[in-house]
Parts: sequence; C-alpha cells; structure tokens
Amino acid sequence: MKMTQAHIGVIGVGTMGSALALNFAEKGQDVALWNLELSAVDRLIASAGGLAARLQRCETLADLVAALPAPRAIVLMIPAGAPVDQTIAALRPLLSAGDTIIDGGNSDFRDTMIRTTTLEKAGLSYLGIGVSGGAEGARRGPSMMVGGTSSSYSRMAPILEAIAARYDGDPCVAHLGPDGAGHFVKTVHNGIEYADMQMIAEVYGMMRDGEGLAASDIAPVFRSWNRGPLESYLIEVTAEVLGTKDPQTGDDMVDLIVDQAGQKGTGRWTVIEALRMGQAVSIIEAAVGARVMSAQKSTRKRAARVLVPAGTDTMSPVAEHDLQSALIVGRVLAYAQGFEILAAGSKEFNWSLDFARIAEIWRAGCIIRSAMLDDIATAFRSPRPAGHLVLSDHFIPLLTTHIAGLRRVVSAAALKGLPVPALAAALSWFDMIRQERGTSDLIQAQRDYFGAHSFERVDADGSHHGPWHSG
Ligand SMILES: NC(=O)C1=CN([C@@H]2O[C@H](COP(=O)(O)OP(=O)(O)OC[C@H]3O[C@@H](n4cnc5c(N)ncnc54)[C@H](OP(=O)(O)O)[C@@H]3O)[C@@H](O)[C@H]2O)C=CC1
Ligand SMILES: O=C(CO)[C@H](O)[C@H](O)COP(=O)(O)O
Repeated sequence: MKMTQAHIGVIGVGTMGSALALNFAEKGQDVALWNLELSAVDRLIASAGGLAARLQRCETLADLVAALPAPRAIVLMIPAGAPVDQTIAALRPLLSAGDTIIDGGNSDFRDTMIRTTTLEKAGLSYLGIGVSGGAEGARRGPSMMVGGTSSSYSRMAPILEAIAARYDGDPCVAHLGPDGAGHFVKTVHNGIEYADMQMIAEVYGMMRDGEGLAASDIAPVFRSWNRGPLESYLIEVTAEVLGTKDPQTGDDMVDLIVDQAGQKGTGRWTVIEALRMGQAVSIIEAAVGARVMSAQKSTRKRAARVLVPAGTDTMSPVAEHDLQSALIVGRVLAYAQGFEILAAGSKEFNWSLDFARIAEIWRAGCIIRSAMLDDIATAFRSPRPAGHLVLSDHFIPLLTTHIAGLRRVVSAAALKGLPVPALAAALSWFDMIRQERGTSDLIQAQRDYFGAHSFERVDADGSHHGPWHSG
C-alpha cells in the first residue's frame, strides 16, 4: 500500500494507544499506526468515523517510519519492560538522527534514564512521558508528565499541549526534567492513586460490612461527597461503579466482582524508590500491601474460618460525616507522602522538580485529579514551614477540622474487626509527625545495648554509650 505522509506515528493501538491516536487525529494530525496484531489497527480505523481519514495502517515498522517525514515523532503505547526495549531495537536501524521516540507507557524511570542516554548518544531524541487519565483521558485530554531534553520537549510541546487536558485553559502537560523525571513523577502519581483507591475501598468496607449497607445505598453517599472537599475523579468513579447493576442478574455489579486486585508495578516501584531514598510512605505502602493480601484469597478463606475476631463491637454505628472526614485527612496525607517522595527524587537525581507545576498538571485529565490539587499548587507557591505540605496554612485548618473523624473511624474499625490499613497508617503518620518527643529514645538505647551504636544525649553534645553492661 502506498503511504501518504503522516505527522506522527503510534505503535501499539491497545486501550491507550488507540485513544491517543484518535486524540491526535482530532487535533489535525495524520497518524501512522502499527500494532503487533494488525487487526487491531483495522478495528480502530473501522470504528473511527470521520477521523478514519487521518489514520494510516502500516503493515510493518519500516512502513510506519516511511510514512513519516524526518524528523519523525513516534509514540510507543505498549507494556513496560522488554516490549519497549524490543521495539526500540527494531526501530533504531530505520530511524535518522533527530527523530524522536516517545515512550508513553508506564515505564520504570530507571529504564527511561538508560534508554535516554543510549539513544541521545546515537543522535536520536527520547522522551519518557507519564500519561494519566485512562482511556477516556487519552481520548479527550490526558495529563502528561514529560522527561527528556529541553530541545526534544520543545519540538513536541505544541502537539502535546494540543492533546492535553485543560484546567481553566492551562494545558495539563509539563516538561518536568531530564530523562526519567516524567516517568518518576507518573510512578509516584500512581502510588498516590493506589493510596486514594485503597482508602476509598476501606470506607466502602466500613459501610458494607460495618453498617450492612448495599452498594446501591452507598453510591449516593459517594455522589454527595463529590460535591464537597472530596470532589475528585476517583470519588465520582466510585459512585458510578457502586450504582451500577449487572445487566444479567440485576444485582449490584460490584458484588459480583472477585475481591482480588491486580497491579502492574507502579505502586510497588513507588514504595521501593521511597524506601531506597529513606522516605516513610506508610499509606502508599499499606495500599500496595492490601493489593498483595487481596490476591491471597485461599489463605483468607481459611483464616476467616479459624481466626476469631475477639472483642468486636458490631453495634455502634459510624457517622457518615466521620467517614468523609477520614477520607479528607487520608487524601491530604497521601498527597503529602507522594510529594515527599518527589522531593527526595528531585534531590537524589538533581532534577529541580517544580512541585507546584506538578500539582497544576494533575488538576485535570489524570486519575488523581481532585479539587484539593489547586490548593496544593497554591501551598507549594507559598511559604511552608519545614517545607512540608501538612504544615502549610491551607492544610493545617483542614486537618484540624477533620482529624477527629479519622480517629473515630480507625477506632471503630478496630473494634468492629474491619481492616483499614491505609487509613490507620494515615492516622499513625499524623500522630507521629505531631509528636515532639517520640519513642525512638528507646530504639537508640536498644541499638546501643546490643551493638554499641551510640546515641546523643538531650543534655550534652557528642555521642555517648549507656551504662548497660557495667553491672
Ligand atoms: N490502561 C490504562 O489506564 C493506562 C495504561 N498506561 C500504560 O500504557 C501502556 C499501554 O497500556 P494499555 O493500552 O492499557 O495496554 P493494552 O494491553 O490495551 O495494549 C497494549 C498494546 O501493546 C502491544 N504490545 C504488547 N506486547 C508488545 C510487544 N512485545 N511489542 C510491541 N507491542 C506490544 C499490544 O499489541 P497486541 O494488540 O498485538 O497485543 C497492544 O497494542 C502500558 O505501559 C500501560 O501501563 C498508562 C496510563 C493509563
Ligand atoms: O497508569 C494508570 C492509571 O494512572 C494505569 O491504569 C495503571 O495500569 C494503573 O496501575 P495498576 O494497573 O497497577 O493498578
């Protein structure tokens, strides 16, 4: 087939690639398409309506490259890891100096750092872009977190801005730093996403298992919360999901779904990177751990029969406004933990990440978009004692108002025998950060006792040992 010239190439027309291709086409771009299984391209073109004229089916990678005038821009929307390396290896001999490969998948930012160095040395440009918003976002306007050289970004900025979500006219895309910076920020975005989803699930569990409410009764509660400080995409999605019936049985759809959550890596990577950099991200860690435990269905089935929930209180109801407060505090703290990882990464990799801008490009298009992000952006543009989000003027009053609700929810969950690992982690984090004198004096004493690690004294300078072994 004779190829006409296209503006941009897309490799991988699965959920995200096909939606992005249509978004490009809608913004006036002719898109050359290639997919491992070519029938997926045919299906996309057949369903593209008026946009089909802007979509070109390419039989081979060589055809795709030939359809693009140099300097080319080719977007990969394929699974992270080996598929990206294999596709880059296949593309490289076909490309010319100055061409740009864009990895829009959820790649490990460390892989992106290596790929950028290798390809830039070979005269190619490479951008690692974290794309958020799911299929709908990719189609109508995603939030995009870009890593790469400034010159590579400048070339792509007009088209990226054209397809991005907009918040009050501001495109939700930014060049965040070199090589892996964009994928690092996307990974942490997903860590926050895990935490928010887990806390929402815990609150749903409190209503379902603690109060005996049906999903269809819980849906309106989330719908009403979406009109307050919790306004966000994930609360909106939750209300929609809980209100949906199974067309076959007429039952609440969520009740028919196996309670085992999948995960592709970004949540776990967030925790691994945080721990590597000495950061405490207890809420995100609890959320990843909860997905791991959700997969252990057969163990849970057995344990449910033999482990007794002694001392439980099934009578005392939990107030709806306390559940709302718990989510408000939990969300603030999950964002705060995420931004702490970003700050650590920025320092570790010398990226000078602009935290206010990151909050701004998360205000629309992405999965963790919420009303709170505008305030977070403002907080990052204002003085923050100790540099921490929870100590900013905006968040202190919010936390002060709602912390009692979180406290009551976590206590009630403990008494009812209901698991709330992420909310409990949020509460413990809050109580630790506000404890001027903690209990690590004892940890230091123990370390010195068994390992002569020494400690500092409150009443003298220098390092000291205890009198432990003197008697
Ligand atoms: N779904 C989502 O909400 C989001 C996903 N992402 C990321 O975007 C990327 C794509 O995800 P998504 O569209 O959901 O995934 P899909 O599974 O829907 O599509 C994957 C695409 O990659 C192709 N592919 C699979 N293996 C290879 C390979 N070895 N070489 C070349 N192509 C291959 C598939 O081709 P074939 O049709 O032949 O199998 C398909 O076109 C992933 O990195 C994902 O993590 C990012 C943000 C949101
Ligand atoms: O990036 C995303 C949303 O922002 C993807 O939906 C991603 O797949 C979510 O992660 P996981 O599959 O591990 O839940």
